[in-house]
Amino acid sequence: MTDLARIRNFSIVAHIDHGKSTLADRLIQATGTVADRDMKEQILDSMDIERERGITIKANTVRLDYTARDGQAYVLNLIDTPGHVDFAYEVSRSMRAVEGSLLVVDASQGVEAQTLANVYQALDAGHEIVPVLNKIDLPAAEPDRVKAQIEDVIGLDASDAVLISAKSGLGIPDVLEAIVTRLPPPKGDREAPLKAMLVDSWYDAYLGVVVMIRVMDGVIRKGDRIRMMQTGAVYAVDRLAVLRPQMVDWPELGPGEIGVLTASIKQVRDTRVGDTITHERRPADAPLPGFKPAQPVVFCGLFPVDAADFEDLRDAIEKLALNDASFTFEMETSAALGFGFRCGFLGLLHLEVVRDRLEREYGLDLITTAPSVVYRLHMKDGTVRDLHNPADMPDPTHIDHIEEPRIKATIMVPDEYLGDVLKLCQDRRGIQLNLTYAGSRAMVEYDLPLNEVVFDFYDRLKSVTKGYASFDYHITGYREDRLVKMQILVNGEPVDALSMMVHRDRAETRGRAMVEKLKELIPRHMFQIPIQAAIGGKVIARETLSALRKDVTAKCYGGDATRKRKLLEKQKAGKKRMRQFGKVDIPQEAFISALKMDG
Ligand SMILES: Nc1nc2c(ncn2[C@@H]2O[C@H](COP(=O)(O)OP(=O)(O)OP(=O)(O)O)[C@@H](O)[C@H]2O)c(=O)[nH]1
Repeated sequence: MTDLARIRNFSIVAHIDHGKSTLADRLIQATGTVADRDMKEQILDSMDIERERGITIKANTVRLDYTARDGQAYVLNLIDTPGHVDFAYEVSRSMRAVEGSLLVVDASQGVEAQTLANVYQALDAGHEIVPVLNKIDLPAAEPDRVKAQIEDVIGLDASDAVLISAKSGLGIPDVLEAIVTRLPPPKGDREAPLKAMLVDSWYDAYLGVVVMIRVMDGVIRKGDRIRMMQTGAVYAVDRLAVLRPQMVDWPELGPGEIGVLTASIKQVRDTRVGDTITHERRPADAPLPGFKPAQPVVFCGLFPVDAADFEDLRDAIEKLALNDASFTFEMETSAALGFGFRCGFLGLLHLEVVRDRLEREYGLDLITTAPSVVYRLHMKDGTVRDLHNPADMPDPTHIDHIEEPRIKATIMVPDEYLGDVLKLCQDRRGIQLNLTYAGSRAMVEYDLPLNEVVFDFYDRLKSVTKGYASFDYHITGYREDRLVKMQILVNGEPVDALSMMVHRDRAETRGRAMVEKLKELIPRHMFQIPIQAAIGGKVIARETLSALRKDVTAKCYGGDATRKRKLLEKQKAGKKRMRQFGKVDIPQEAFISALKMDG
């Protein structure tokens, strides 16, 4: 049994790359939670993809034992949270499970857009916040300037900020002390009926569904029969454990404690994040205030390059979904691509991560169709429909008007790049809402259509600002605009997977850019191929790909048979990643590349 006054639960909030994972590593090490010989970098980022991309996707947790300078032993529960905009929802739910946050700011960079977004979430959750200035080992570190910035921009007292270098370990003991002395202990009643929050759940190949909980009131033990208050499902707790960061069996978890349980739950979908867990016998009268479920905002089709792989794709998607309840899918058929799935994601990064995992972990070759946001169609008969896929667009004569989702974007950028950022936002149909300065950094807020952002806005922003801009957004609502469906015809055949919704005034420019791109991406065939963009029946742009006989063995004169065979095999492998549309082979990259808008 752990005394409430000796528990501290906290998360670390930071802009991406400001050193959150490195700090977590140091805290784990300094408290001796993981033996030095077992320590590896970014120990909490367990998924391969997380390691490779250096981003934290799933929230992770670790329980640390710490003997403070007052001689008392404390239990510190750290919940690591993702830093990227797409995963803001994961940040918000793990915030509700803890009482305080370390706000990590890179002392050489200062406050960034996600610093702001994340710290506001922490403040919303009622957290006590300890500012930590990291990377003070860097010559470019300016702790005083960054302290002033935290006070100006966030309105948080930073005079007692802890100065550290997570890399060298400097200041880590002060962080541990600050957690104990400056963050509040949790509250809760051990005698009350059990109330535990379902913070997260994931699928483990050996253990099945693992559920992470934060106990608010009461005590949970192995063998207890528990009820999920929202779904009503009843389970017996098979195993109760804490994370260090691997699972260590634990006899009981009382108020303020964080741990995991397994209970023969079949699918992650059976566990609803935000649900309240109570005892079947002596239930709590009311659940904890629930969270809103994550809503997918970006949709795209995923099709196997080789139609014979459809069942493998279904299998892989179902397995992946076991572990990621925020990703949705349903079967889709396309005239050109055959059977596949229409999938919903929290954002573009989420889409890329899922697609990468399908390709890498399950060895599938996939075609990803143009990502689309959800449009709202107001029909002439007064009904309203959601359009997830431009291919499903009904006859426009039945539509009264179309609304699209809008976002409020916050961008922070050194002022020398401000002009380029404003131009980019303007080009994407943005409306400037606000422009302020914090030192030599500008903070600009824009109202933008989400569909102009989902594709490559972030890439463009990074490139026009040489990586110095930071960006965050949230959806504000729907607004009417003049939107039309643009189709692409290759050799006279419409390619559904390339159709997209565009603003009427931009259709010509987009259509022109698309057909020019496609002309470069589609290899020449033995006949001429017209590539057209059209709205309704009207062609608005056209290119023609001239005919060519492509003989890869032509350059192998002489009788080197092995070389000839190698080339033919190479060509065959190249073919695998193409898809036939009528008589035309379209390479897989075309579906993504054609949609990227340059400048
Ligand atoms: N010089 C210096 N570099 C640091 C320090 N702390 C972290 N870094 C480096 O900064 C980079 C980002 O650190 P991470 O800990 O991965 O950052 P993060 O905030 O966890 O990033 P995400 O998990 O992607 O959100 C890494 O290359 C670290 O080695 C520090 O104190 N000094």
